[in-house]
Amino acid sequence: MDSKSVVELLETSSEVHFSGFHLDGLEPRNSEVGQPTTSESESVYKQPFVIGVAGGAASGKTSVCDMIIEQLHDQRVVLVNQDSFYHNLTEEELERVHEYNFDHPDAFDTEKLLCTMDKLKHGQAVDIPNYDFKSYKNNVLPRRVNPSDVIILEGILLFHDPRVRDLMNMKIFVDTDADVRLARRIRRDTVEKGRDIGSVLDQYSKFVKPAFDDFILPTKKYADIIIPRGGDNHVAIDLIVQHIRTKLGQHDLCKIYPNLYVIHSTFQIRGMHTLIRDAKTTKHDFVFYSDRLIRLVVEHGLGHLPFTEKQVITPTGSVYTGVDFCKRLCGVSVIRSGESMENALRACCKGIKIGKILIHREGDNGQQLIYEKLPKDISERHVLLLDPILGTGNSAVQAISLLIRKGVPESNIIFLNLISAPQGIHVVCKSFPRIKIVTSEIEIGLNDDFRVIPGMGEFGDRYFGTDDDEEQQVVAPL
Ligand SMILES: Nc1nc2c(ncn2[C@@H]2O[C@H](COP(=O)(O)OP(=O)(O)OP(=O)(O)O)[C@@H](O)[C@H]2O)c(=O)[nH]1
Ligand SMILES: O=P(O)(O)OC[C@H]1O[C@H](OP(=O)(O)OP(=O)(O)O)[C@H](O)[C@@H]1O
Ligand SMILES: O=c1cc[nH]c(=O)[nH]1
Repeated sequence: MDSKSVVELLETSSEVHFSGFHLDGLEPRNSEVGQPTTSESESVYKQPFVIGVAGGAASGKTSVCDMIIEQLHDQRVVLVNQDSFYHNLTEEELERVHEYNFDHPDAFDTEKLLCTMDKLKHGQAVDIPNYDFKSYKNNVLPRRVNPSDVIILEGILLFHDPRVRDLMNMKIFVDTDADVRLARRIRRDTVEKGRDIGSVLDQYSKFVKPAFDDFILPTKKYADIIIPRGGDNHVAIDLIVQHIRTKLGQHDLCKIYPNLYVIHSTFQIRGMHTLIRDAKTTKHDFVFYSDRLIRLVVEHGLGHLPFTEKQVITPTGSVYTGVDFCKRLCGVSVIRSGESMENALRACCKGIKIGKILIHREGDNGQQLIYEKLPKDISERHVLLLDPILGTGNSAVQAISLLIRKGVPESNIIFLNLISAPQGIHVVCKSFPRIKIVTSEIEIGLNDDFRVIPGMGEFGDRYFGTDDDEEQQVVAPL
């Protein structure tokens, strides 16, 4: 499958709008993806990843946001400040502005913030008020903000209202010592805003410090991540950006395709992936860790089979209400790499029938099916299709088409694999929207040779020991 045909498949889609979706080397059809029309965007716009950054005034929230934005330069990121949602001051309040508490939750128009966020989350462009700190009014021209992949919400009291907290996929609290915050505030307000130090200290002791203690600090417990020293903490920022990137990759595709399942990642799983991706890993270790990961994928896949309720009597004489495994199953492996998954399936499902499909690759663009051996009654079974790599999606489409020709209902097929390239996912999910895909990691894309990147090289060669490198390793010492 070349890149053009992937684009064609996407473009002919009437169900899913790929606005802003970044395919490797493929531009979205509409170059003005930032401004979809309201009607098309409302129902199908992919949900942005929302990051909340809270913390005391002058704690360094702005630097944290700037650094995240800088590192996510290849994503569409928009920053929304809680400051933009300060209430306009009335004439009466203006007259006694020094008594106005800008650090109290009531100083903000939270309803307006919620409404703005709701629109952005549904793919609509919004006008964000520009609050003027001199006139204490949002009477300056508003800022037009287009829907984005990532929205960063920044402000002192963002974690105060549970409805605002609920908007966030990730909550960061910038935790900077009070003396550092005060020093920064004095410098900023005297140098940048021309205030005298007396009034800055007055405002600090009267409003800023009490509000921090009463309203801001108590929201620290809602944070997923607490960053000490704010923008100076480069390690924390790097880790956060790494996490956001992982989330963005998976979150997008899984939201578009509800039948795509990525097994829950843990450091254990990441560790195994690190080993099998490493070009220096020996064949023995490659097989060992691939087998462990395959077993996890198989177990997860079995969890998607239908079940019937079943009651049993336990040795204590009590009733346990559980479920009965789905009975009519079979595995189908795509030769040869798919055969590496057969043992895991046999270990989980005693005596399971396993069929085979061989797809011969002719050049890089065409593939030809040359062999199949499948159970005769396959159309009455749930099929676990086994192939560790989903690249362009060519092999998978051929294998699935064959199963469907044999009478297997699309919804009875679960495709199990170790790694999937986004291109292959698009092709398979668009061609067969009812099949389920279970994978352990989604990749960045494909290279010019249609190999998965970062990938793990030629899986079959590494697993079965037929790669040149292994031969050289054996031959060299002789
Ligand atoms: N004096 C005065 N202070 C205001 C006004 N509006 C907001 N503030 C102050 O602005 C602060 C909120 O902004 P900060 O969180 O410090 O702004 P920031 O620049 O994003 O902070 P960091 O990036 O963390 O340094 C509150 O402590 C308010 O007291 C105003 O009209 N007058
Ligand atoms: O999505 P695609 O672009 O079609 O690529 C995926 C196919 O490539 C691999 O097999 P390969 O042709 O390397 O053969 P092998 O299993 O015999 O090593 C893999 O096992 C898939 O069958
Ligand atoms: O990257 C790839 C693509 C197809 N098959 C593999 O084994 N690896």
